[in-house]
Amino acid sequence: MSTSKRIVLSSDHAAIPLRQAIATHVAARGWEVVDIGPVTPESTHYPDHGAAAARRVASGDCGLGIILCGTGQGIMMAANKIKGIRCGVCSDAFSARMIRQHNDANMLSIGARVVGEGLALDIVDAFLNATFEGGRHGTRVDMITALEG
Ligand SMILES: O=C[C@H](O)[C@H](O)[C@H](O)COP(=O)(O)O
Repeated sequence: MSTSKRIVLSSDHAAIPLRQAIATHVAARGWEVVDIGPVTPESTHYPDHGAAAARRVASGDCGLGIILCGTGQGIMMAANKIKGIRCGVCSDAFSARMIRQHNDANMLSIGARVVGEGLALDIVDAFLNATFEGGRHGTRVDMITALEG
């Protein structure tokens, strides 16, 4: 399977059951899931998990990534520190679609203490089913990349 159809999943302790539900859901849709944990519920640190997942995407090992923490915010901030990563937090399907269509996001972040499983799976589907539109949006994404230095 090509790396573009491989997706990395990670979370902190606040989102393990939802991450596992997303893993099952995504695998059923034909994606090769690379779930890098954690598996046990001890308190952990979201920057480690966000960066680890982001490095899988930035290196090209995985085409996309989905990360989760309590709000989705902290782990998103960590992931976006890795060069080449464009990650947005989404609590609705419209935003999840748009971060791919307009922003060419390569990672999605979800807050497990914010959205329930049903909505989270809709958000995931919207993200995975959308494609980048390019054109004027490409110009703007290139401008984001230029800010990385
Ligand atoms: O942005 C941070 C995340 O929401 C974390 O999941 C959260 O801060 C963890 O909180 P706690 O250690 O109280 O479970």
